[in-house]
Amino acid sequence: MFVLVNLKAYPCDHLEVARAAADVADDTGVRVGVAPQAAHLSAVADTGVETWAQHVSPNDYGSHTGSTLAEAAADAGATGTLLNHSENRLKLADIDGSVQAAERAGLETCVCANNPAQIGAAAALGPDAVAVEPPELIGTGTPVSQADPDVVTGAVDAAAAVDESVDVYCGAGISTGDDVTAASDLGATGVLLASGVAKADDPEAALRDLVSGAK
Ligand SMILES: O=C(CO)COP(=O)(O)O
Repeated sequence: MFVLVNLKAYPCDHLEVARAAADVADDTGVRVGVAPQAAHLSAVADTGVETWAQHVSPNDYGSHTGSTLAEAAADAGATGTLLNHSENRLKLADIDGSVQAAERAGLETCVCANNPAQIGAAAALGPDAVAVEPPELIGTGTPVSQADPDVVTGAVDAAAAVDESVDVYCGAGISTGDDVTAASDLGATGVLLASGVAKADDPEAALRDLVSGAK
């Protein structure tokens, strides 16, 4: 299982989380990634943890003020990027463009989506992974694997029907090792989470609990 921690714009200590995630991954052999703010990519990557961007633009080099260029994210040490997160939805053409931009820059891609139908559409764009996250469960602490297991199995089936090589992650409310085990039992090969680590009093303890459920 891949445990990917999205720090969003939470006021957490990104370096504390990054160092903890690097240690937990080293100690356990479980794949753990951290997706910080774009301005923190380089500092997070310097800790040695697998580092993901939260978004990259569909643009190539050029006159695109305010864009997050895929090449710049890769130069800063990112090895992957989320796209189309529920809090940063994109037009279909821009998701496609961002997947291509990320691939051009050598970044792994994970396209987020609300439900199995959108997961099928996202998988058709050829990312490395898709992540199903019901928006109504995000930040609630109620795990999608418990509250809405059908959305996870539906996403696994929808992605497989389009392209069996696309990994399927799930997210929303994931915060414990039991949640990670449940996600794995439903067919997900990774989890995407935020508040369970970013808002934890002890992020390292939260991460150790999470990876204890990884298979
Ligand atoms: O949006 C999410 C991860 O990208 C999920 O957020 P929570 O883990 O806070 O529910």
